[in-house]
Amino acid sequence: MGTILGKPFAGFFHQEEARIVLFGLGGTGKSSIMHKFKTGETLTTTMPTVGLNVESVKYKDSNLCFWEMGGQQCYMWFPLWKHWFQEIAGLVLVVDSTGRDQIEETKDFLNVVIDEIQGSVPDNAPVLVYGNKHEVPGAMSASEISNKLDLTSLRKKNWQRNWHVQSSCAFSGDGLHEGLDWLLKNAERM
Ligand SMILES: Nc1nc2c(ncn2[C@@H]2O[C@H](COP(=O)(O)OP(=O)(O)OP(=O)(O)O)[C@@H](O)[C@H]2O)c(=O)[nH]1
Ligand SMILES: [Mg+2]
Repeated sequence: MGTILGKPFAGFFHQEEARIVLFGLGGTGKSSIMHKFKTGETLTTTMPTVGLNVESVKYKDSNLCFWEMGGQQCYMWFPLWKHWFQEIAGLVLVVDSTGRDQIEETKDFLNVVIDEIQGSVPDNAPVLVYGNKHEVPGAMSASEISNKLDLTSLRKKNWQRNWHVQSSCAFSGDGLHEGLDWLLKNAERM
């Protein structure tokens, strides 16, 4: 039996890696965040992800497998979402903190994802929100993102999950470890 999250983990005993799904609108920084975790380097040349982008990452004592759901034309893959989100240790929504004009669309997208994966994802799977591109002047704070996504009302809406909004920068790595540490700590409680 493999170990993930640094110890035997009953919920995913048949998996060798803990799967974490990253989702969000196109261009929010999902690939850049994954690359930073994988290599420690800044991703300098970016291309929109088509479909899925999968990366194995050793993080502290944990073997993780990041699954990025490409944000552009993602509805094309709608029939597969339920499968992608199965047997996950946690979810990561990546938001562009500079995109005030996109936050309503992000909220709608989040609600569509939630409705679609309801029942496929363990009720207590934690959800981390990266408020990425935080270093840009005028970027939204974590609490502004939380309010605008109306995360409190999602908690009431049969979505009894643990949420945490973490400001981040995929270039410097600022906030990335703090966010992932929170996610893994809460995944261990599942
Ligand atoms: N300023 C700033 N730009 C960033 C940051 N992270 C990513 N970017 C830039 O945002 C753009 C999109 O980054 P990607 O990592 O490709 O975004 P993505 O979410 O994977 O996009 P899709 O694959 O299309 O869904 C690129 O130009 C990145 O350099 C960040 O923390 N700060
Ligand atoms: Mg991408």
